[in-house]
Amino acid sequence: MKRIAVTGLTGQVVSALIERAPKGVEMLALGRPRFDLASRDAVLASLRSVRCDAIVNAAAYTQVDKAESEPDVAMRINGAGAGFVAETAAELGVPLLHLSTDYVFDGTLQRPYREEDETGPAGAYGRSKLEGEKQIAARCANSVILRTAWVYSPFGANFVKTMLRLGEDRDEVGVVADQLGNPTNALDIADALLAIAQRLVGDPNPGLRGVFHMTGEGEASWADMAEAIFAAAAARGRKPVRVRRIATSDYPTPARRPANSRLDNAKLKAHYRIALPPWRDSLDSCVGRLIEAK
Ligand SMILES: NC(=O)C1=CN([C@@H]2O[C@H](COP(=O)(O)OP(=O)(O)OC[C@H]3O[C@@H](n4cnc5c(N)ncnc54)[C@H](OP(=O)(O)O)[C@@H]3O)[C@@H](O)[C@H]2O)C=CC1
Ligand SMILES: Cc1cn([C@H]2C[C@H](O)[C@@H](COP(=O)(O)OP(=O)(O)O[C@H]3O[C@@H](C)C(=O)[C@@H](O)[C@H]3O)O2)c(=O)[nH]c1=O
Ligand SMILES: [Mg+2]
Repeated sequence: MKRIAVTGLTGQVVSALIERAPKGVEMLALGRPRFDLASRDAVLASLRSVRCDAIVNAAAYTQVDKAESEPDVAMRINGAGAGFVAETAAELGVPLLHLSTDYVFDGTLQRPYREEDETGPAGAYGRSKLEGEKQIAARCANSVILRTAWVYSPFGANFVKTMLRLGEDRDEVGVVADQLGNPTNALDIADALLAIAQRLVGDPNPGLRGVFHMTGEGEASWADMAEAIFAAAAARGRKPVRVRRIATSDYPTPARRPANSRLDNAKLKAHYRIALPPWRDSLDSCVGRLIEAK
């Protein structure tokens, strides 16, 4: 595997892939204005013009609340746009790795979600991502859809950076304690994507294709995650910040979010022998890096 084409320029997963690509693997990032998921012509033309061994579709409309007021834009990029990428991957005959989300589920199940569990997005972002999954499955058999969740990293915008910023001028931050999920470091996602791409290029086994859940090991509420962020920051000399554990109803947002976002990663382990590190370890190293960079 010599070259991977990845969609997006500054996103968390794109940036992590660029950082983690080993010597000898070129990571070619495609982004706006030239590559725009909103334009079928642009997607086809850019992807056709690069010679690559695999494609990672890491670009998406990811603003969960904003999507509620422009659902058609989200649908166009995450639904139709993903379909254009899949169509081109099939034409070029290269494997496609696509990222999806825990927000395709409604969150009412009382255990971690498995791949075959019924979907039922609670909001416009989740609906658009579910449409993307359908487009990918219909247009490119040589593909994997990796549902991940609660992604943070040293790059882009994410919950860890938000908490560290809020903690700079507050002693206490209120954070919802009744939404459960799996915090996932984009750098761990990148390592796994590289291994998965390598496997797909060399192994036609249909068992390696389809939908897989892929998140950091272990579960947390957003409040648990915030507490871990502030503990990691305090261990590096930042002033202590308390987390006030609040209910979802105390933190009104335009989008409804699943109460249970936990994903079961057993299928990925069984078929690929891949497991992401425990969330607390990866979170601690990310906080360390963000603080040391200052
Ligand atoms: N963030 C999260 O918590 C989670 C994310 N995911 C999924 O993982 C994937 C990666 O997410 P993440 O890295 O966090 O995303 P980011 O929000 O960090 O980055 C989004 C990327 O998409 C690009 N993009 C947006 N619109 C377009 C468009 N019309 N044409 C081309 N590129 C576009 C952005 O481009 P530009 O660089 O130009 O700004 C950016 O590079 C996405 O599919 C997302 O749905 C799944 C679960 C959780
Ligand atoms: C900033 C803040 C957020 N919250 C809550 C709101 C929300 O329920 C939760 C997380 O806030 P965020 O805005 O980071 O969450 P959100 O943007 O919904 O994160 C989601 O992004 C998309 C792209 C995904 O695919 C999901 O997996 C998930 O990571 O924390 C607080 O309780 N207090 C706060 O001060
Ligand atoms: Mg957000």
